[in-house]
Amino acid sequence: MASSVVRYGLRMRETFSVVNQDVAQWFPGHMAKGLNQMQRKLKSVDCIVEVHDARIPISGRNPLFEHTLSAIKPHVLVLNKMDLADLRHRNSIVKHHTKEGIKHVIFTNCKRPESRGIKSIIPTVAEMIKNTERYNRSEETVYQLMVIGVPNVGKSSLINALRAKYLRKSKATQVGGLPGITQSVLEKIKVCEDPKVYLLDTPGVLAPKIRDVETGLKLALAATIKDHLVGEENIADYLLYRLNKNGNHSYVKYLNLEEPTDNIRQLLGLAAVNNGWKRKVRTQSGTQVIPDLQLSASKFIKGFRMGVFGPMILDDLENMKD
Ligand SMILES: Nc1nc2c(ncn2[C@@H]2O[C@H](COP(=O)(O)OP(=O)(O)OP(=O)(O)O)[C@@H](O)[C@H]2O)c(=O)[nH]1
Repeated sequence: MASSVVRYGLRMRETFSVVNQDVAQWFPGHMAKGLNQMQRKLKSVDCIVEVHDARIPISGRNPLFEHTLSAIKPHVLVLNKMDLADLRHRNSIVKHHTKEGIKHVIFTNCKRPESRGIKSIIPTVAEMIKNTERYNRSEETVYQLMVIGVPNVGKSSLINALRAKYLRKSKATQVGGLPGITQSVLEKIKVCEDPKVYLLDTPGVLAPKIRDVETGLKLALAATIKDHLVGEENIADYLLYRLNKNGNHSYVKYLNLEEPTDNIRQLLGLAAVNNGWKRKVRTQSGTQVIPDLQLSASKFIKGFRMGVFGPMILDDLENMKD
């Protein structure tokens, strides 16, 4: 593979040898309760809006949703954070989901309520509901949608963006950079007057069985699993692998390095030394100042989450290019 050999003459990893981790521990138990609560509310819901991080457009989806929620009701898949995703793969991603039976895929950037994706959600949903028989609620003129997704993909931000667009209202629901911010279950929020549309916000729910360690690392990198559960060095190593695989060495400048590397320990150590990131440790003879590798790892990961290394997709779509 051409991108595996960089111009510095370094050979980069072509596959990621995964850390020996028990992924079962990455699933916080309270999430099962959230899923049950959502299922109980399904009767009063006309359409499911499944929000998903556009940077993990395939593997980031919670497989449980497919069987328990989305299969039962009309369903829209919203791929959010499109501003951070490499959209050259857009058509292939849509094609993939269409094959899986998802007819409506909408890309959004919730930071821009006036953008095309946000504008198209309510008309798409209204049209779908009109064409569906509403068994339990045929007299209702009010549409009720349930917003579901794994943690931190932007469910609350989507609700706020819709409220800003249709009701000119400021924030109704709390937004946070850490997974698991939405704790109050199924809050009903009006987002549109004509047609009258209410959304049920739900807490993010991960699959209890994460498919494999690599899928877990992608979810962690996209901030859907808490960093400490996976380990910041593991997440940083996976990021380094992905960047090198794409021939993207923009991290060299960002971390103040001299050249690319494929060794995470070396990267974290050099970044800490070159940027003066230090911490004190106690030793038998007093305290000692050492390079802070954990701070290096979190700065590196934060860079990815802010989009510093450019738009990216973490799923392997090489064979799916448009
Ligand atoms: N760049 C970018 N950031 C976004 C977008 N939408 C949301 N975010 C950010 O993503 C983070 C999580 O957003 P939330 O709306 O709290 O996500 P959530 O899915 O409700 O989170 P939980 O409550 O943990 O399930 C916040 O820091 C948002 O500012 C987007 O379209 N683009």
